[in-house]
Amino acid sequence: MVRNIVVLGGNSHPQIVETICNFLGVPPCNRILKKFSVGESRCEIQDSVRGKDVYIIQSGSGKVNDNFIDLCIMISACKTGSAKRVTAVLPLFPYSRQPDVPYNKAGAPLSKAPTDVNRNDFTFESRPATPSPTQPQSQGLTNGMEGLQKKLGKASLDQQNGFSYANGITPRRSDTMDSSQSLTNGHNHRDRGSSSASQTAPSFTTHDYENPSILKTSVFQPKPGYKQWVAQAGTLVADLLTCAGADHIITMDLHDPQYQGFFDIPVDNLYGKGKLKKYIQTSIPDYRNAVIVSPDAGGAKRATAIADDLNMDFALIHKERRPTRITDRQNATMMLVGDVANKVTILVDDLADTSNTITRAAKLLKKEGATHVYALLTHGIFSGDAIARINASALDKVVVTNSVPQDEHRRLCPKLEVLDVGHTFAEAIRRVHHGESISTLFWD
Ligand SMILES: O=P(O)(O)OC[C@H]1O[C@H](OP(=O)(O)OP(=O)(O)O)[C@H](O)[C@@H]1O
Repeated sequence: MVRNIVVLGGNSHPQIVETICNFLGVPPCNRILKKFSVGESRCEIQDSVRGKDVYIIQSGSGKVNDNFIDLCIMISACKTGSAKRVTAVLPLFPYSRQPDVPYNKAGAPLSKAPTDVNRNDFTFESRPATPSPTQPQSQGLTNGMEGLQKKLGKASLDQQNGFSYANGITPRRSDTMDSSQSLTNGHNHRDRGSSSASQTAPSFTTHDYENPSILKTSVFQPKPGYKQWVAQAGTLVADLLTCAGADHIITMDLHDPQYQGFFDIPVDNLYGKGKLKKYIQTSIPDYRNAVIVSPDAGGAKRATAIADDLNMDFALIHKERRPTRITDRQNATMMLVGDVANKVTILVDDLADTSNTITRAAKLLKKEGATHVYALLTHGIFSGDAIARINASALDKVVVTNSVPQDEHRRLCPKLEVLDVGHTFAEAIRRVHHGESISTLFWD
């Protein structure tokens, strides 16, 4: 049992709080954390924190903004309750991945407007939207699946009504699937015999550049003479935590490790790669002949680190997030550098949010001859239709950590496997509390 320590859990991830408390041998701090009817947070710390080393666990998942404000209020409550030191433990750090281009209402990048002449020739790849307040995240998985089914259904109707694809290609008969089947049981069944409307959706139909109904609505209309300004919330979020009274931050696999520089307090950025490496070594047969693939240039350093450690081959996908003219190559905005023919491939990335990146990468890898595609990620956020998209994709297995709650995702996605990082955080807390080095946790 660790003495003089208080573990205070937010509402975002009760399971990881329990794991941490069990590991440290301390009960979770009693508190009330609710909402007044107006929507404001109500926080009461019911155990004394005077002179204690307090660790507040809150992940950047679910209702991210509510959870973040709750975290700030808990930090402040402990600080004003005379805690000796307050450490915010954020298994997934919110707002550390901010787009550098404006997004439209539906979540697609708005970096450039198409010309009037060929407006219908353009599309954007990040669809569907990352959920907004009216479009819940994890709690809204069923909604997400319904949403995807609606889109697939509409695509089929458009085709029946004679709407042709922007690239002039109509999906081949062999590329069709029964979307309702694949989305409800999680497998990509094909039914060539039936003539139902849902059949006309393309196989691995996960991307909107293949969906005419979405192409029609993805057009950005800028205000003349005005260049959009995108709020960069990173510094503000860092300042809010430190103003609330945080003395120390513990997190894992920040999207951009340089984000640590936004803080003037210590930030311990743990690595999830140890868990991912262990999974490769123990669960992927003949892994030495497999190829590690980074689905974009931003993640190349992360993926090569694993490939180098395990002495494996490496390939890179160049991902283009800017609007792109649709050509006859379906993967015109993704390009593979490296050889994956007849190989098992392992996509490595820090996170999947809409899952567009990994599902598109998987489709490209299978097209280039890969026999199996695994995706190994630290943070499985899976907002909106992400789970339905994975179920309908060419991915064979998706492995994530439980830096955000995964029970509901696992129930809906038979391809999903979850690795525990609760013990890693608990060990980091134990070491920070005793003033020991935590560098071994960075490299295991
Ligand atoms: O599941 P999705 O919604 O597709 O998002 C996941 C992708 O987004 C992030 O990269 P980003 O596109 O921000 O590019 P970067 O790595 O260059 O920063 C992340 O590293 C993934 O590659």
